Amino acid sequence: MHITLRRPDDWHLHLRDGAMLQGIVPESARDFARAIIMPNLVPPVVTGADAAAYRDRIVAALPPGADFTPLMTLYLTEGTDPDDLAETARSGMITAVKLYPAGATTNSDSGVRDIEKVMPVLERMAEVGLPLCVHGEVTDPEVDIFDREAVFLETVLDPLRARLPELKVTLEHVTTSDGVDYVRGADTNLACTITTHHLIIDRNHMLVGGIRPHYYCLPIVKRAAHRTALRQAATSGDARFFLGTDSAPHVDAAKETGCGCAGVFSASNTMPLLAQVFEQEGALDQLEAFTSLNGPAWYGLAPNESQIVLEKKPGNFPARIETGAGPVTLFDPGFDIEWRVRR
Ligand SMILES: NC(=O)N[C@@H](CC(=O)O)C(=O)O
Ligand SMILES: [Zn+2]
Ligand SMILES: [Zn+2]
Repeated sequence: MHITLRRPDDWHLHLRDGAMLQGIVPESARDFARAIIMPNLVPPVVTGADAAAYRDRIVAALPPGADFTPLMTLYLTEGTDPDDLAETARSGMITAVKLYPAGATTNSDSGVRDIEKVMPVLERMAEVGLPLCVHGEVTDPEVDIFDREAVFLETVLDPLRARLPELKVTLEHVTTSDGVDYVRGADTNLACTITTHHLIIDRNHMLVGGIRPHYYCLPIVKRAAHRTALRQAATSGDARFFLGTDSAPHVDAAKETGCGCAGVFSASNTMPLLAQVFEQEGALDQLEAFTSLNGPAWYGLAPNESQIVLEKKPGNFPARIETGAGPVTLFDPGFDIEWRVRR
């Protein structure tokens, strides 16, 4: 059995920088044609010049003959200037701007503490039609880590959208039924990405029988009922749901330690895993919409012309890949992978 799809895109990806970049870029370029590149480097990608330089480093790390276009983003800070941003958007250098609530996740210290301070920027973005990608979790220490997405929707995102309905918002890596319901309930200007791993694991996989640091990511994996809601959304064909792997490599030494980093590295095996998930859901016919059609439509881009073939044959992936920064463990779904991409 095999299925043919338009070549997929990844609408939320971390490629890192420096010694790691070279090892990581080919893992996405193999299957994906384009990806929205997250700007949470240290220091973050905040100006058009930063984005241009980072894009050049990514392109330089591509294997010969690779066909992969990085779609750049800027990291929104309380110091971002609306005019500079509008100018960068006009130049075509960026596809979106990323909002990290300060302290919410990996390398988010330069993020936004007070949304009021960035309202002029958001208003300008709404005017020029530049989408805002959002890490949707509150950082209030009083709020339980499993509730941070739901509380964000109610206390931050909903008020923001009520105030600025013209702003186009991508809710990134949605992990709860609350998030799915919120997106379904919006008439316009809201869509969301879903990761591969949140369709496969729940918090039991992370915590029962021993703590598995390679399943630790943010937003944290939730109870099984939320995973079910995510699977329904991803396989529904609803154009507001599409793939953003949030593939977020950290070297093993930074994961397997007393205080491990958040992030799951899934770029290499995402497409075979998604074929398996969609097959389990009886929805292989919806896979192309999720990976290759809904995302471009949302971002106003044409779908890719080229195709990939997924065949139902056991796939083989290494447990980890080597990078210049050290080994990085690949997402292990906990079952045998039954599909592979035809090369
Ligand atoms: N998802 C994660 O767990 N980590 C991401 C940051 C993010 O997307 O929140 C990272 O950069 O490592
Ligand atoms: Zn995030
Ligand atoms: Zn991310």
